[in-house]
Amino acid sequence: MFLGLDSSTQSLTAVIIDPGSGEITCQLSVNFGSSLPEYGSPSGFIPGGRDGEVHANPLMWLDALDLLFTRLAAETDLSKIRMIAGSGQQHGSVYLDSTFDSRLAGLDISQNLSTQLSPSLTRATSPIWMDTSTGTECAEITSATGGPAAVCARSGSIAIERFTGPQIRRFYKTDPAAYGKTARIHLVSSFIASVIAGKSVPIDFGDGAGMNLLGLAKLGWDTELLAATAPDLGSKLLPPAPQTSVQGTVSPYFTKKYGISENCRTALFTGDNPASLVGMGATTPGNIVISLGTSDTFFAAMPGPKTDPNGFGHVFGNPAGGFMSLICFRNGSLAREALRDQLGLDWSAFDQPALAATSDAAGKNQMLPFYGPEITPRHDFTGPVLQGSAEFESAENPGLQVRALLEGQFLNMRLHSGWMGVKTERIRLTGGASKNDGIARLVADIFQAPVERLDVSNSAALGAALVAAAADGHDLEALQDVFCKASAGSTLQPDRSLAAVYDEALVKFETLLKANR
Ligand SMILES: Nc1ncnc2c1ncn2[C@@H]1O[C@H](COP(=O)(O)OP(=O)(O)O)[C@@H](O)[C@H]1O
Ligand SMILES: O=C(CO)[C@@H](O)[C@H](O)COP(=O)(O)O
Repeated sequence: MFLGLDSSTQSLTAVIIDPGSGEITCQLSVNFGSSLPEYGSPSGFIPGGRDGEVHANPLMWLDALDLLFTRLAAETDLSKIRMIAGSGQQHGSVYLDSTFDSRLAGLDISQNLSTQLSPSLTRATSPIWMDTSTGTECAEITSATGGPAAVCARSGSIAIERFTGPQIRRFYKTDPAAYGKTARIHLVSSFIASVIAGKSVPIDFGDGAGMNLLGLAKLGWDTELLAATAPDLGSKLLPPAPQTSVQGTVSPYFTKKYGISENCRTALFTGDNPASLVGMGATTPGNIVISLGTSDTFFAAMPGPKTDPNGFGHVFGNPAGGFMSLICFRNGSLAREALRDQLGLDWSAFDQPALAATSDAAGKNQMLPFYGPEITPRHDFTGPVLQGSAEFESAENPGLQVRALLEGQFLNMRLHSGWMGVKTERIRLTGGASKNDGIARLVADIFQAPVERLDVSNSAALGAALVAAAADGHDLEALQDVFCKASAGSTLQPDRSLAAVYDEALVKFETLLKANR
């Protein structure tokens, strides 16, 4: 059996697979907000950050790890696990002093992880992907390394606020003493992987490419980007490595406390989006994945590291080898939740019967669907912009607003993914909102492509479990054929009569966007 873990924005999830039977034998999730309310982070991050700061408490992730393994051990025989791999929300970073490794090596099973590892944190909280506080640092890194096009050509992305390099630079500038005490910087993925391995392990190419520090050509840390980011940064990062590289056996803390076998090994962890690419069976070019999690992301395998001329899209490592594109839309579920709560609705208002009731309004009303700052495209928070009928703008009919929000979100996605030049043959949907048939149908109609969903909603944790099996010698493509099949009857064909409607709506949406820049 193989265990995949995913430490995402809002939850920590485990998926266990048995390649022998082709079955997923266990799926469990710990929601940070509801299971660990003492951290005051109902959506997985600390609310009220200033100047665009969005941080989370890394001790919350450690408590979730203890809680998840306690629940797993009660539910399943963990001694059968041969390999563990995992993923984490991308870009988030954890700062540790020189005692981190010795603390990992000496963990005592009578105490929990957070108590034992908290003294090694040099930064109490971790900036995560929602943080937009580093505009100045992005500009500094960009000017020191030859401009946006140069940074993009080297690292696969222009300097981006949420990426880890600019976040590290801001930490160095605001608290140079704490930066000086930092001996190791981890991403969420490599932090959790290190705890599981009982020693610091490298960042993988998939997640490492989300830092503005990894040179894509050589798949190593780029010395110029390191120097432009913060002093002595190279010594604080282990050399990056492929996700399937095995790091030895699992820490005795987990074998003794939770009954994992002493022979169980662990592979590197990656970002949640690269792991989802695996879990969605989309590691070969031709498929598009849209993940509707806290954020919405659009990603696909790419034969080469093609970059977005407008700077919104990114290039990451594909865990199966080669590259993948990724475009992140910050408003995602957060905007859907905001409108739902504002109008006093529940998710049924976003589902098929409710959307069918407004089908005559398809493409007719426009909304810039930004209920918080947006990154694709960059849009400061001013509230959503509405343009359409009086009935729509006055919210007389809430259904019209729901339709316009969803249409706006997917038109925005279509507009900002054109640079990839990939014909959308098939879309695989994942993430919390993907189970919603109304949303899935709109995706099919707006992109004019068939939409499929898999039985498993935890695609990142499943992808991690598949990588664990591949690291143990199983063939990844054969595993994907078994575990990543679309659910029977789940494929939604686009309504071809709406092709022209949404082509026209796309033009109107772009015009509204330009007028509100
Ligand atoms: N039926 C539904 N319709 C629309 N959105 C939903 C539905 N159920 C859950 N969601 C959304 O899914 C989100 C969680 O998705 P998930 O992929 O678990 O998030 P993450 O990976 O970012 O932690 C919730 O914030 C919620 O808004
Ligand atoms: O910033 C990005 C990708 O660049 C986000 O997609 C994060 O990786 C968070 O993912 P979720 O927890 O929302 O799935």
